[in-house]
Order: sequence, then C-alpha cells, then structure tokens
Amino acid sequence: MTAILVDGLRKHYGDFAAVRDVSFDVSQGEVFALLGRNGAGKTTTLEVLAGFAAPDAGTVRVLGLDPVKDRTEVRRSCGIMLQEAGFFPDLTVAQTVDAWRDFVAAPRPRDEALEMAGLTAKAGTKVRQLSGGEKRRLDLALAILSRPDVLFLDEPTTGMDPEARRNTWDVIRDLAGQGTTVLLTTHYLEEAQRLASRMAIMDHGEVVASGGMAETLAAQTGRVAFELPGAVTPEELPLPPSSVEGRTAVYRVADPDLAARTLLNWAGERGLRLHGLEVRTASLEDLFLDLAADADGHPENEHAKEVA
Ligand SMILES: Nc1ncnc2c1ncn2[C@@H]1O[C@H](COP(=O)(O)OP(=O)(O)OP(=O)(O)O)[C@@H](O)[C@H]1O
Repeated sequence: MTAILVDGLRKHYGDFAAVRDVSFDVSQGEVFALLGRNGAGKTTTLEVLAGFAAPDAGTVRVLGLDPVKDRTEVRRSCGIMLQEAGFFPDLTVAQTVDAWRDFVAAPRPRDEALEMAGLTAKAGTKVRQLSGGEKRRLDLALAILSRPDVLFLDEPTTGMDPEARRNTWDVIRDLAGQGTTVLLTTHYLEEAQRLASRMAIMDHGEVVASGGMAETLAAQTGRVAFELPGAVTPEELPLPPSSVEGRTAVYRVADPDLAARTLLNWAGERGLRLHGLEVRTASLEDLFLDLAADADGHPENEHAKEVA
C-alpha cells in the first residue's frame, strides 16, 4: 500500500521555484530517504507533506489524504520532527513530554517515549541545559508520542554523537518493522544507506536520481586507485585507467576486485608494488558526488536520471 505519494510537486517562494516537478512514493512500513545538498528542496517537500504549506502544483497524499484539506486527520496519523523545534527552555524533559501528551490521543507512556529516545537519564534536566544532540532526541521522543503511522524526520540525527545516532537508527528500524512509514532527510549518506530501502536525490528542487538503494548502488561503478610505480607510464598498465591524477591511476569499473587482481598480478610479475592501493565498491557517497558534479556542470539540470 502506498503511504506517501508525491506527484509533480511544485513549490515556489515568490518567483523562486524551491521544488520543481518532484515525484516519488513510499510504501507502508518503508524507510525512504530524501537526499541532497543544502537548499535542494528536501525540507520544503517535507513541509508540504506535513500540511504546513500547500503545493503550487501537483498532488501530495499521505495515507490517501490531502495534507491541507484533511489536515486534522493527517496530523493525527503523523509524527513530525522538523529542524527547528520550539521548546520551552525552563521545562524539564519530562515536563515537556507531559505537556505534549496532553495534545495527543492515546499517547505512549512518558517513560516509554524517553526510553526509546535514549533520554531516560535526562528526564529531570531543563531543556535549556540539553546539548544539541539531546534536543534532537527530545524531538524524536515527541514525534513518536502518538504512535504515528507515518513519521517525517528532517535530519533526525544532526548533532548526535555516534552512539546516539546508532540508537536512533535502531528506533527508526524498529518502528518501520512495526509498520510505521518513515520519510527522512539526511546529509549522512551512511544513515541513508543503512536505514532506507529506497531513496531520491534532489538537486536544485528536482529529483536527479531515485530508486532502490541496493539496485542503485549495484548499478554504480566501484573505484580502484594506486600510485604509478617508479617510471611506469599509464600506457604500460594492463588496463587503461579511467583517469590519472598526478601520479595516481584511477579506475571506475563495475568489478573493482577483478580490476585489482589483474593489476596486482601484472605488478607481481614485474616485482613492482602498487603503493596506496585502494579498492572500493560503489558507495552512495560516490553516486552523490557524481550527481552533484553533473548538476554543477548543467545548472538547468533538465533530465532526471532514473538509476533503478
Ligand atoms: N520561507 C522561504 N522563503 C524563501 N525561500 C525559501 C524559504 N524556505 C526555503 N527557501 C529556499 O528554498 C530552497 C530550498 O530550501 P529547503 O529548506 O527546502 O532545502 P533543503 O534541501 O532542506 O536544504 P538543507 O539541507 O540545507 O536543509 C533554498 O534555496 C531556500 O533558501
């Protein structure tokens, strides 16, 4: 079942088109990542989905409902964690959760929400004394209070230390396992890679790549790089390199292991060492950087790339 549908979404701020013809859908219980550089239009898309702003064109649906027209119903089913939460600084963490519980029908018990967000030890701490990462955890505790069917998470782990980040990933995974649909934006590509089954990369308000995480990465090239030994020229290598950067030969190949084996055999037969040898399968980071470079080369960015 489709839980979130975005079809041909456009959103302008005055003359500026922050989101231009964006389409994607998220199935129930799926974690979907929206990726992109600063200003790509991710938060704007999330805000429209959460009913904070109406689309200028296109259709958005959350659980089959219109987030603007059916605002109350959509809000009841959604947990939202945006980038800037407005807390009361003099309330404690526990008091903040209690205050929010008053607005929610059938809320989680306070201690359960604090436990899930890893904030039990901070229950008595005033919000003003929380670190940035702890405030994000409080955001998360509030977003999951209503046991939402759909969670919108805008950069949920920004400012968190590695342990808190991992705990948050566990919470998100558990919730998705229980059927919660999660749409998250993140700048941490590892986060997207670990959590999301599908993703869309946005740039300048458009989707420039989208698809299943595993299929997308499988379709990408890996990388092999090493320093050219001694007086060896690129022409002498058994495989022509994709590029030579200074004295570093770089290969972008579908099977980096095979290329590395060929190169190592060749070097071994000649008693040469491949210093600084680096063999990497494709990562989301490579894809992201490639797309960003493309987008810089073609600012009009006309053709979205369907990679899976
Ligand atoms: N209220 C607003 N008025 C005018 N322009 C805005 C407004 N909100 C956002 N924008 C612009 O719209 C574009 C998209 O912003 P948005 O916050 O959606 O990007 P983002 O992908 O979430 O970026 P980030 O990763 O930095 O959070 C940016 O160029 C931003 O400056």
